[in-house]
Amino acid sequence: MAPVAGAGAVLAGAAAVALLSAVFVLYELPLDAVLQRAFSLHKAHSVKNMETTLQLVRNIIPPLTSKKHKGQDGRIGIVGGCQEYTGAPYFAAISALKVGADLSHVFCTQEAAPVIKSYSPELIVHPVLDRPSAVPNVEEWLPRLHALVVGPGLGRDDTLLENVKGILEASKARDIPIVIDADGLWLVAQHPALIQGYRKAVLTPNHVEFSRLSEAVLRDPVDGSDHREAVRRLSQALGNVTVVQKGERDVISDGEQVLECAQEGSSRRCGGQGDLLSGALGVLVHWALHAGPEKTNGSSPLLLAAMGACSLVRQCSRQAFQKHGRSTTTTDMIAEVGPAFRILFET
Ligand SMILES: NC(=O)C1=CN([C@@H]2O[C@H](COP(=O)(O)OP(=O)(O)OC[C@H]3O[C@@H](n4cnc5c(N)ncnc54)[C@H](O)[C@@H]3O)[C@@H](O)[C@H]2O)[C@@H](O)CC1
Ligand SMILES: Nc1ncnc2c1ncn2[C@@H]1O[C@H](COP(=O)(O)OP(=O)(O)OP(=O)(O)O)[C@@H](O)[C@H]1O
Ligand SMILES: [Mg+2]
Repeated sequence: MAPVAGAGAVLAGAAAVALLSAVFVLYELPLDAVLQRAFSLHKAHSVKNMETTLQLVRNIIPPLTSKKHKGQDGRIGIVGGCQEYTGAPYFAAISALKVGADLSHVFCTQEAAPVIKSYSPELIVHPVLDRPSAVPNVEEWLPRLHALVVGPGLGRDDTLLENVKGILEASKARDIPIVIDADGLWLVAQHPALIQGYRKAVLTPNHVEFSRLSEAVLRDPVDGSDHREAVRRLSQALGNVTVVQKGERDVISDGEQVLECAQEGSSRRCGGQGDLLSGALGVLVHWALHAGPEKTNGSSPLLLAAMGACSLVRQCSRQAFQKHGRSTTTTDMIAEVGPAFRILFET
């Protein structure tokens, strides 16, 4: 992941163009479009770095073999789903399965549970989040989960948020990796200590969530134009929790390194794409941590996982948009997870 230096840059640029050509040929884009994309050396650098990182992401993907039992490739829990929002936890949970997890659990309110169950027979749904016993009920399952995604469709009801505080504490005590998104980020903005210094956490704020977190956590205002520095500073202030700022380019930092994901996506901004990202990331975080340092080559497993998940979501968006144009919705993107995964990580 180290940046390419000095004279090597020209070669790196050429390699990046070649690589892009290979990728774009799959989509029958003209070469001049490819060249335009990769012409500036800076861009070529990012492409080269992205490709180096994606190569490491490929290393962490567990092989499919006949020797494994159900659950080994990931048991992921989603904490979210309330009266208003049932789509978000569904998108996150089904995305985790489509990326390659074996089991996907949703911990939601009693009212939301039958709705989420009815979307898919593939999800295991626990109607516990608004019970007084929510924390012990979820805690019971924690030993069987590899990663938790907290926040999609959670809402901002005080009782629910109080329960989620307890679930976060219990998960940290068990050293479980946690992806925090959406209303989970709202909770973290109110109580940053909940996540402060927990190195197995990844936060995935959109534009508004990022500003909210920055205002809550940083004393000095951030320079809005310098995304890289803003993300690095937020991560550092939170004790090197990994932060993924979603946007035109996704900016990822662990407070030390900063990566950018510029994989081509689409201009369609329908709701739910962030939920797809959080579910996919839950699986990749588990895979990356499980793979061990020999596979990650000394790179931060969480940075690799984030880069993999961001690239995947953007590729899904691009493929879905090619088929459906303006009518593209998150469901169309989820249908592209398999093909997009193959193109990015299995070719
Ligand atoms: N089908 C569903 O059930 C969905 C539910 N969702 C849930 O809805 C709840 C609220 O999520 P929100 O994301 O709306 O959060 P907020 O309630 O904090 O609202 C953020 C607002 O910022 C706006 N915004 C987003 N990106 C922006 C940008 N780059 N510049 C300016 N404005 C921008 C959005 O339109 C939104 O109105 C969460 O629980 C979330 O998980 C969403 O995930 C979308 C899909
Ligand atoms: N301007 C953009 N151009 C290309 N891709 C983008 C752009 N903005 C966001 N994305 C991509 O869309 C995905 C979701 O980001 P977005 O900011 O929409 O999240 P969100 O607001 O949390 O979504 P959700 O509706 O699920 O809550 C990310 O993977 C990101 O890479
Ligand atoms: Mg969101």
